[in-house]
Formats: sequence, structure tokens, C-alpha cells
Amino acid sequence: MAPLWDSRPSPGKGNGMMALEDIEPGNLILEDKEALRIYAPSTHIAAADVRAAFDRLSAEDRARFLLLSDGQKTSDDYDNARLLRIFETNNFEDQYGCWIYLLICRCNHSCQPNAVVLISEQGEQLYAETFIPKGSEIYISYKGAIFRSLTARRRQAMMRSHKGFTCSCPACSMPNPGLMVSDMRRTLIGGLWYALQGLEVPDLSLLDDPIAVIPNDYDPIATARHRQVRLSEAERTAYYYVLARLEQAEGSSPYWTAAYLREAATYLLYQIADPPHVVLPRSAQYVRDWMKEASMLTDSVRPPHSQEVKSMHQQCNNIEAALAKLADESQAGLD
Ligand SMILES: C[S@@+](CC[C@H](N)C(=O)[O-])C[C@H]1O[C@@H](n2cnc3c(N)ncnc32)[C@H](O)[C@@H]1O
Repeated sequence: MAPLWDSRPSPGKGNGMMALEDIEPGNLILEDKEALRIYAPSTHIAAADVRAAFDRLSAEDRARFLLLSDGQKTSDDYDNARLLRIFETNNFEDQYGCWIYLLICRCNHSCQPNAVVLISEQGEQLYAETFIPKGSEIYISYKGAIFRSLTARRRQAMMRSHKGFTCSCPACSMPNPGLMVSDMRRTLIGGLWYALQGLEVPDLSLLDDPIAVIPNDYDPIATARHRQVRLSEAERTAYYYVLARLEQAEGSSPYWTAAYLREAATYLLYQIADPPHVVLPRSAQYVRDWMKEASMLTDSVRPPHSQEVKSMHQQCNNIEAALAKLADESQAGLD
């Protein structure tokens, strides 16, 4: 298959991954695998560790490693300090340590990404999550889900502290009033998300301090206090539904809209299922419509064999069966 991308200059971001063809949502862009892993947190990794891991790579992979950005691109030559800079500019991190991909690492970050890295038994695969027109840039998000609920200023503060660059992605460089609307939407997304987790919105003021250094393990969720009042099922239905539509309006992955619609449908079903089991046809139709939309959206951005697609189809069937059973019980009650 001819490559769907090439590495080309991306204004203000070094090089980036540019689409050579129109790429449809759900299409595979490239396959990659971890090339180099160091089992330590990024803050504990020294130049000698990177050098040792680099020396274990094949000659071909060493050459590909040296193609990655070092954040300042001083020369084609390399010493231990440059190897460390490349590692720091490109590494992914989890609780087990840090690693590098030789292809995926050539992708820039966006706070409104159009692609996602999915991990399967075959390795790591980059998939389009929205339509990517020929000639435009392919972006992933370098940050986890809760990052999406921050305003542009707060996201930039976090990126500067954690990744050493000021994010100039399309979502962050949008002019007003678009940026203001996006900030408001994301703040609402955060408020609804925390409430649904049974949490108060945490104090995020650290992210408003322009000179604050935000620790690498900064986790706003861990500092959030528990809410005193539990949300009712009606509130949960409404919150998930609004969350789905806010994510959609914000241009997030359809995967999130699908996940929240499925929750909204499930909580609406719980309400229908409450005694006295009178199934209101309109509510039942909403449950079906939301599940159908959630299923179509998941199908559009995840491979057919993926766990997400299988589980969404299974849930559609379960919900359809539950509705049919409730309708029978409701009819029996009326007879
Ligand atoms: C993993 S590399 C991505 C590929 C890199 N741009 C290249 O030329 O190979 C990460 C670096 O790209 C740049 N970068 C990525 N996303 C960016 C963004 N949204 N805004 C500004 N710079 C970005 C930063 O210099 C960052 O340190």
C-alpha cells in the first residue's frame, strides 16, 4: 500500500505528518511498534540510559531514531546529550516507563486531534478519527482524556511544563470568538464529567499561574473532592446527553460522542425500567435512536474486529432485548 503520509514542514512545529491522500475516518494510516523502551519514569532517565538503549537498536532503526526531532535540531551529528534531547522530545510514558515510536513520533500534537494510536496484538496502529483532507496535517493528542476539558491557556501551561513547547495547534490558535466558545464548551465538559464521576471540579488555579512548574504527575482528578449529593438517573441521562453533544460540537473524536450517548441511553432505560413499568413509546424511541447513533459512530472510527465495536453491538442487542421485555411487561400490566 502506498504511504498515506509524508513528513513535511509544519509552521511553528518543525516537521509534521501530512496526508498525501484524502483519509476517511476509521482508516488505518500506519503501523508502528515500540522501538526503544526504558523502564523508568522520564524524570529519572539520563543520557547514559538513552545511549545504552540506542546502541541496542539495529543500524536502520538508529538512523530512523536520528530523524526524530531533538526540539532544536542543532546538527545531524549526535552525542549523548542530543540522544537524550531526542528521547525527551518524543517519548511516550506510562506507569512502567518511557518509549519511542520511530514513525508515530513524527506526528505533532493537537488539542483537537484527527487521529488516534490504537494498541492491538499486531502492534500500534495510527487510525484517522475524522476525515483528513489531502495536504492537511495528521495530529494525535499527547495528553490523556481529562486534558480535553481544560481551556486553551490551561492546556498550554501544561504542555509547556510537561513537553517543553507552547502548543500552537489549530484548537489553541483559533481566533476569538471561536476560542472563547471552545473554552466555555470545554469548561462545561469538565463540569459535567466531574459531576458524573461523583466529584467536585478541582482547583485548577496552578494552571493559571504563568510561571508555575506543573509536576509531571500532576493529576487534577486525584485532588477533586467527592460531591455530597448523588445525581439522579434523570440528571445522569441529561448530563451524558449534553456531554455527548458538547464533545461533538468541539470536534472531539466521534468515539467520545458515542460513549456518552450510550451512557445517556442506558440511564434513560433505567428510568423506563423503574416500576410501574409503563413504557412510554417516545422514551423507548430515544433509547433506540441514541444507541443506533452511538453504534454508527463507533463503527465509523474503530476497526470492525475491535473490542469497542463488539462491545457496542452487544450493548445495542442487550438494550433492544430489555426494551422488548419491558414492553411485554407493560402490555401485560394493561391487559
Ligand atoms: C514528537 S515531536 C513531533 C514531530 C516534530 N515536529 C518533528 O519535526 O519531527 C514533538 C515536537 O514537535 C513540536 N510540536 C508538536 N506538536 C506541537 C504543537 N501542537 N505546537 C507546537 N509545537 C509542536 C514540538 O517541538 C515538540 O517538542
